[in-house]
Order: sequence, then structure tokens, then C-alpha cells
Amino acid sequence: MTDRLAIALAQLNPTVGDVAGNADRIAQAHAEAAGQGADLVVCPELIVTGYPPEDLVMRPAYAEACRQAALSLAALTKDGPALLIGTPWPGGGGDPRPFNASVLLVDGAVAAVRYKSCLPNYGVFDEPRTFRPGPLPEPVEFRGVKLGLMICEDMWKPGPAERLVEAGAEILVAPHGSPFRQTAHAERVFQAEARCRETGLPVIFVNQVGGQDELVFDGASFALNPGGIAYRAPLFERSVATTLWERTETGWHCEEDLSLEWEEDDPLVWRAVVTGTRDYVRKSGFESVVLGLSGGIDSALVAAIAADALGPENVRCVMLPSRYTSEASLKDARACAEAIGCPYDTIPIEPAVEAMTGMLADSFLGREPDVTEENLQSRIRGTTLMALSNKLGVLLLTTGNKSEMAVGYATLYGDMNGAYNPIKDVYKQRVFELARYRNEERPAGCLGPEGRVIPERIITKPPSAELRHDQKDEDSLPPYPVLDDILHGLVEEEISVDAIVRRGHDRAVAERIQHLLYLSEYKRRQAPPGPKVTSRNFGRDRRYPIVNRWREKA
Ligand SMILES: Nc1ncnc2c1ncn2[C@@H]1O[C@H](COP(=O)(O)OP(=O)(O)OC[C@H]2O[C@@H]([n+]3cccc(C(=O)O)c3)[C@H](O)[C@@H]2O)[C@@H](O)[C@H]1O
Ligand SMILES: Nc1ncnc2c1ncn2[C@@H]1O[C@H](COP(=O)(O)OP(=O)(O)OP(=O)(O)O)[C@@H](O)[C@H]1O
Repeated sequence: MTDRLAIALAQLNPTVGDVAGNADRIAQAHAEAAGQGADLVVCPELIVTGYPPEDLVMRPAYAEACRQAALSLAALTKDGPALLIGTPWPGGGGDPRPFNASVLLVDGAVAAVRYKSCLPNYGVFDEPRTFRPGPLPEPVEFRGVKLGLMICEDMWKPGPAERLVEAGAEILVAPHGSPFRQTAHAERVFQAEARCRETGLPVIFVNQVGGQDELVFDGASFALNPGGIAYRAPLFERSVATTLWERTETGWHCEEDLSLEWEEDDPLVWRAVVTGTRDYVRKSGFESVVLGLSGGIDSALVAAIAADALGPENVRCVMLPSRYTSEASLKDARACAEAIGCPYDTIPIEPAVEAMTGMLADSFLGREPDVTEENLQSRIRGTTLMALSNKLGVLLLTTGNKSEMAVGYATLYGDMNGAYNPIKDVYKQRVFELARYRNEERPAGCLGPEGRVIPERIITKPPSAELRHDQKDEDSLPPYPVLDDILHGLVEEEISVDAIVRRGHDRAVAERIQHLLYLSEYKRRQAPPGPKVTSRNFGRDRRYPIVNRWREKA
């Protein structure tokens, strides 16, 4: 039995499906932790496969490859620290779903395997679909110390911790695959404190970092003593840090090191969208991106995010002017590209607009120009940008904010073309806030320049799609503060139209926004993915039917 333990929190960035690469990442972390004098290295949930692996884990060959990779890592522990790693663990019996397991490797062998018992089935999670639940966990013994393993959701319910303390656990260890949303830190610490209070035991929380499709993992691992947080790991960065533990009269305690503070609000959201963009592009095998830079706020913000993610030299900005593009837009787009330091081209779309208009003249005979002609310009831009993507081997970023995507204010196969949308989960009001924030501060890990990156006029002028003369967004939509508040009510809060009217909104406006929200589900299902930053994104978090005649009256 030992009275001291050095436990490394390995906050790693795996790539889903890259089993060999993830095993290497674990081995590297193990070597670093060995250098720090660690006795045990704790990795995030399902680190061998990367979280969330979705239906992939139901392929027997995949689950078995993960298990084998986990077993082969035991060799590292012969002459080094022990390892706690997460992997799917096939269960047999005709059920294609494996267990979501934590494997303790000690002295070159498997010392224990424990399964996750509470499988989350809400929000973005649907684990009962792909994993089978395990029994309530029993503690595992390491150097005479009983560790209580709570795999992610097992920390979010009282049952597993209660069982573990009854069975003699001395330290609770919680490997996590917990995605970012603005409220995540508070939620996680709240749950860990609750388990700590109920059991009197300290908690080690180790989370993944990096982007995976629409999810971004912020890390933010921590150690919690019954007296409060003892250690905080960095945000959004890979880190391997060894914490020192001592057995005292009142139980195990982590030596305090609170040198790191966690940021809140704008810096957090900024780093989330940057991390999501960087990892989507890089993990998909691309180095650089292209986007249409219109002189408006949305594309300017996307260019700044992409430059922070990939370096300005890897963000190609293209102005695609039409007859409606103002002098101001031309100047603003160029000034923005210069401020960020991105390559910048101009490709006028007028020749294509004339050619398409001529081609369609007979078919459109006798019909007045309408939104068709407006959308044609957007589609010509979309096609041009996809041609650049094909020829130059760069991904196209799309730029529709959450407010626009909510009401369908975007053109299918036009400005919705693209691989990834960094601001898909950012309401328009927040777009302005983030632009102001980034002009004042460059957050940690960002590759773009210091100082102002978005010219002031882009932030202060009224938003316009410039698809016809004198067009303003507010001709078709309520002012953004009104629109965003109604949308927040309908999407994040899921409150009734009645409740929105009681909040002070006009009934006809609230009903119209609800109608547009339901109506444009078909567009959102065809929209590119983008990083989740709110409590409810369009995607896994909010699953509404496309064909839907339900409308609620105030
Ligand atoms: N239920 C349904 N299921 C599947 N498809 C459905 C559908 N209803 C219509 N459609 C199809 O969708 C088409 C209509 O959609 P779409 O062609 O996109 O066009 P639509 O939604 O009619 O127009 C695009 C709107 O977005 C605005 N816009 C465009 C570009 C940029 C911006 C901006 O500020 O960022 C704003 C533009 O001013 C206009 O108000 C229909 O013609 C039909 O083909
Ligand atoms: N003249 C243009 N040159 C290049 N890209 C354009 C141009 N006009 C529109 N786009 C692209 O289409 C997207 C939709 O833009 P649009 O100007 O219609 O409305 P928006 O949502 O207000 O966006 P932004 O604020 O970037 O202007 C833009 O973000 C941009 O990527």
C-alpha cells in the first residue's frame, strides 16, 4: 500500500478511426508522463477510437482492432507508469454493440476492465444505440489504492459513485468525452462537486481536446479535492500534467496547483470555433481553405477564424463582385483581407450572370424578375468557389450564421455551398460581439495577426446580401436583436410562442419566425456541418421533421 501517488492527466486529441495513430498518441503521452515521474496516466473516454465513434464501433472488425490496440499498449507499462485507457470492448452474444470500457494496464498486463453503466441518450448523445450498458462499476485496485472509475456519464448520476464508495473506493477517476458548450465548465464542476459531496472522495476529471465533426472538445480537465478545485488543465490544448496525491487522515488529497485560470464567454467561443475549424480541415487531410469575402461581417469573421485556425497564408479570400456590389464592399473586403494577411483575388461574376440569364431567357419569357435572379448570383458564386476548391485542392468554407440558418435566409447550392461552416452555431448578435472581441484581443493558440483584423465599417454598416439594389437584411427579417431573442426562445429554450409574446414580442412576428424556422428545416438538412458552441445546435441536438405542418398560435 502506498501513501503517495503521482497521477498524470493526459488531455489528448485523438482522431476517430485512426486506431494506430491514437495508440501512438497514448504512447507519447505515456513517455512524457514517465518523464514527469507519474505512477499512473489517465486518458480520456474511448481514447483508442476517439469520441464519438458513432456506428463505427458496431463493426466487429473495428471494435476488435481497438481492443487489440489497447492490449498491445500494456507492453508500455512493464517498465513505466500504469495506463488507464478507454476503448470499445466487444461483448459477444449476438449484440453488435460493444461495451464502452476503461482498461487499467499495469506491469505489462491488463489489471482490470470496467464498463460504462449510464449511457447518455439526450442532446448530441445517443450511446444506447451503439454501446451496451455495463453493470454498476466496482473499484479497481492500483498499488493497494482503490480507484473508482466513472466513465463520463457515470459521473453525471449519483448511482455509480454511491456504489463505488460503498465498495471502498478512495479516489474517483472520471475519463470524459465531454463536448464544449458555453455552459460546459460550470455543468461539469457542478456534477463533480455533487459526487465529491455525496461520497467525500476527490475526483479526477480527464477530457478529450480537439474537433470531431460538429463537436469540439475543450479539455479543461481538473482535479477536485473535497475542499475545492486543486488543479486545472489548459483549455483546447493537448496537455500531459502530473498531479501529486497524498493519503491524509481525511483521505486522499491532490496537491494544489492553481496557476491556470479558465477564460469565459467570448474567448471560449472564439477558441472553440477556431479549434473546430482547424481540426475539421486538418483531420480531413487539407491544409488550406477558400471563401467568398463579400465585405460583409459574416465572411469577414469566418476569414478571421480560419486565419487563426490555419494561418492567414492558408486562407484564400475571393471577392466575386456583381453589378450590385458597392464600392464600399469592394474596399471593405480588400481592407479585411489585408488586415488579416490572407491571399486575396477578385473574380467578377457578371459574365456568368449574363450567360445564364441569356440561356434562361426563353424559359422565363413573360415572368418578372424575382428571387430567382437574386439566387442565380449566389449560385454562380457558389459554383465558382467550388471550382476553386476542386482545382486548388482547398476546402470551401461557408459563412451563414445561426440566425440566417434558422430562418432559411441563404441560397441552397449558392452561398450554402461548402464543406464546413465555422459560424453555423453563432447567432448574428454574437457575430458582431466576436468581431469586436477579436479586434481587441488575440486568444491563445491563434495564428492570425494581433490587432484589428475586421475593419470598423464592416461592423457598423447595416448587413446586406447585395443581391439587388439597396437591399438590407432588415427588409425581409426583423431587426437582429428581436430575431435572435425569438430564436433563442424557440431553439435553445424550446418555449411556446405564447411565452415569447409574453416576453414582449409582437405576436405576428413571433408566429412568422416560428413558421420560417419549421419551414427551412429542409435547408438545414442540406447545410454543411459547423462547430457546436451553444446548448442546442442545429444537428444532433435538435431533431425536427422536414415535412411538418405543425404551427403553434400565440
Ligand atoms: N419543403 C421543401 N423541401 C425541399 N426543397 C424545398 C422545399 N421548399 C422549397 N424547396 C426548394 O428550395 C427552393 C427555395 O430555396 P432557395 O432556392 O435557396 O431560395 P429561397 O429560399 O426562395 O431564397 C433565398 C433567400 O435567401 C436570401 N439570401 C440569399 C443569399 C444570401 C443571403 C444572405 O444574406 O446570406 C440571403 C435571399 O434574399 C432569399 O430571401 C425552391 O425553389 C425549391 O426548389
Ligand atoms: N461579392 C461577393 N464576393 C464574394 N463572396 C460573396 C459576395 N457576396 C456574397 N458572397 C458570399 O456569400 C455569402 C452570403 O453573403 P451575403 O452578402 O449574401 O450575405 P451575408 O450573410 O450578410 O454575408 P456577409 O455578411 O459576409 O456579406 C457571403 O458571406 C460570402 O461568402
